[in-house]
Amino acid sequence: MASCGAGDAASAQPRASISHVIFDMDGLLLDTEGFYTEVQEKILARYDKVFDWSLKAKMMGKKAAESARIFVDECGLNGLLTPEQFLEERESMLQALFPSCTKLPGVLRLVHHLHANGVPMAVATGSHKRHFALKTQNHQEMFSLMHHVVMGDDPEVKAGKPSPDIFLAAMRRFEGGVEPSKCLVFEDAPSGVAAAKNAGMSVVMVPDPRLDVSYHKGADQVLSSLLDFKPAEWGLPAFKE
Ligand SMILES: O=P(O)(O)OC[C@H](O)CO
Ligand SMILES: [Mg+2]
Repeated sequence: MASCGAGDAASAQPRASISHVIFDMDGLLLDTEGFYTEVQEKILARYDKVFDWSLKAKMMGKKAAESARIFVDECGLNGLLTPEQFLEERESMLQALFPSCTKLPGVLRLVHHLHANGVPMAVATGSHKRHFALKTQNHQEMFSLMHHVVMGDDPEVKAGKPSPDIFLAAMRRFEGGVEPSKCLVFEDAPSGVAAAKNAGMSVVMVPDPRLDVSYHKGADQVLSSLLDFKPAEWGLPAFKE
């Protein structure tokens, strides 16, 4: 899969006139979603249940408390496990895994390219501060190129994705003022794509191939990898190949 949607050629009219970029983090910049899956599979196995991608699609991108509630409800674990117990059980396993996370393909090339061309960038992640620190400890150079980071436990983020709160907060923190229509969001999760659209922004989705294609709707463009992203299609400076 290369890309879908109208206007593939970089030489054609751009899809939008983008000036600012907002990246999701988990599953988009950093390869951390597999850790959540692994740990949640382990917990569910104790109840003789299987973790599948329809549940994953509902949980990913959300704040921890929101995804924990979904996990307990959808798996029929009420009375057996509370959302708080679920979060506590997965915590030590996640803490051990997060520091080893790697960047996803094409991330560094794109971030360096946008930085070199003066395109302001931010991160908007449902992750809270403690997990953010563990995940990013080996990726400081890349995150130093971001103008700012907004996390799920930020006071301005009243509700998690698909609420537009986090993307609107990220937009407001850029200097000089910017309109949603000038912001391009990169996301992997259905809730994140919906959040970006609810904020009035354009969104490129880079989903895990195991996510059902029915979850792709809503995205302005779907790519199998950031390596396939063509900045000029969005009015951004082209890569010099
Ligand atoms: O995808 P993010 O960066 O919003 O993170 C959300 C959760 O921490 C993981 O699904
Ligand atoms: Mg994500």
